[in-house]
Amino acid sequence: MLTPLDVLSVETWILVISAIVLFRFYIHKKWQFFKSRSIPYEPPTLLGLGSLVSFIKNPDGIFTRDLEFKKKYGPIFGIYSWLSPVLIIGDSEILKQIFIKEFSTFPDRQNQFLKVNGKEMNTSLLSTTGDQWKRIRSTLTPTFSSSKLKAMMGIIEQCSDKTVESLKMISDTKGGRFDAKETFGRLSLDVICSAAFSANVHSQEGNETPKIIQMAKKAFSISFASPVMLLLFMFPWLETVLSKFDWSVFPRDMLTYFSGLTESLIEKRKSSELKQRIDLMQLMLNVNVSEEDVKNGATKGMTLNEIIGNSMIMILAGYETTGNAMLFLAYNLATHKDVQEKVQQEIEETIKEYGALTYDGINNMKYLTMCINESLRLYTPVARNARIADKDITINGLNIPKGTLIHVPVYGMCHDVEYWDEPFEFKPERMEDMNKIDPMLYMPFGAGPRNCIGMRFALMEIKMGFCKLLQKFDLDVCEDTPSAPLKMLFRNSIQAKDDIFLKVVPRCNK
Ligand code: HEM
Repeated sequence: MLTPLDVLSVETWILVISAIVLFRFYIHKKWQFFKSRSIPYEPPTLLGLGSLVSFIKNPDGIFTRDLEFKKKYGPIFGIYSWLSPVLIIGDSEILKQIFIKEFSTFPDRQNQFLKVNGKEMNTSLLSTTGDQWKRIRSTLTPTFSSSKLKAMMGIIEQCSDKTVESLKMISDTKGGRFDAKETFGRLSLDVICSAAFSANVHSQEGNETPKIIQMAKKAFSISFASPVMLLLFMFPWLETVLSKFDWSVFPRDMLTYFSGLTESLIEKRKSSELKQRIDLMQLMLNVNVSEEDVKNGATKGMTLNEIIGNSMIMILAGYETTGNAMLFLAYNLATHKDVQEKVQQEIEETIKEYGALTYDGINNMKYLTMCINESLRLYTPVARNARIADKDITINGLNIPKGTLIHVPVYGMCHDVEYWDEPFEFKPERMEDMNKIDPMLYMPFGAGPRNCIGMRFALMEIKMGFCKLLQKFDLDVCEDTPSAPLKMLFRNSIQAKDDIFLKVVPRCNK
């Protein structure tokens, strides 16, 4: 019979056992982070690789897990992503410090997955940190000022008119039943491309799904459940290695398509009369600086690669989140007819008061705003937000060392019965007085200086879209519309699991 000593020598066995003991000791030490700070935590296990495996295996579990954890551990607790601690904070006072007062200590969202988005998108606002982020953010911020948004109103109105036209055709020929995910996705892409880049991408034309929509969908279908993702979560340094080969979590054909599209938009712009347009693309081109200028410390302006990367992120961020927000609002209104009627009444009163759908009129629509806010709470487009500590800090007695990753359970906080009565019900009335809503417990667009740069653009687009739609149609459910609450998927945004078909009924038929 074979004995252990026949396989390896005594010295080798001593070495192997010592290595295992040392490794176990190292892990044990790493997993003392929360215990040593008396912070409750989900006990990590070796084969669960901390708490990572359950997340990778079932990302959709995030919707229930954050609520269960809060019940078990309270608003501040920890989990381990393999050896790295992730501090989950749902405490309003501490979040206020992190997002606003101590922003200089928490300027970035995370330190992982920043360099594996393809060489162009690695330079986008979502991925950049430090001085590069500051320079790009301050360059892009003026694009979303009130005067610029006002100037974009007409374009957004035209795109919304196209949606109404295509719904009218569906109503005339197909009984009004339409795929709401597809319709609002096409609208949001048309709006962002037309308003920000003066580009007609034909996303609302034809029955076939246009290539641009197919490609945009690819960007949001990436799954966390892959071996490479697991390795990246476990060994963050791998990112630097993979980025050397320009490896990306996004499909290569999607990156090539969008970088080609933005490059061609830039080329067209350089040689055409569109130079007069004051849109996002022109603002970026007006402040185009060289790599050399950046190396020499330029504090404003963007390089050509940054212009391409940020154009891509605006198109993608504008498409998915806003399209989904409109889809869920349409669903909520179709399933709450009394609320829908009140919105329609408000639209009529606004048009009477302002003479048309003006920027000020739309912004002053209180009830529609309440419905949007409530819909964003119920189907929170970004389920978790994050910040990372840039230096050691203690907030309200909570010691947070440099490098600690903080996660904010945005979806969990929006569905916590401690803060919301019947949290899974659609009740716009609870959003009547936003001064009574804690902005840290309800942050669909994030908070502080690094919040969503496109927030006001998105809200204007949703309002205009629904004003146009509800002027002409009632929204209704069809036989196969799923019942509430909708089942959700957690990818790199939240998405409805099932197709959502709704029905438009022309209002003149009433
Ligand atoms: C309903 C629609 C939208 C929702 C719910 C949403 C939500 C968010 C959230 C939660 C963040 C993170 C903020 C933080 O860390 O505090 C974010 C960031 C961002 N969003 Fe949006 N967003 C929407 C629409 C848009 C649109 C239309 C655009 C582009 C025109 C856009 C562009 C961005 C960009 C570039 C960032 C990164 C900002 C930075 O790091 O400086 N978003 N968004």
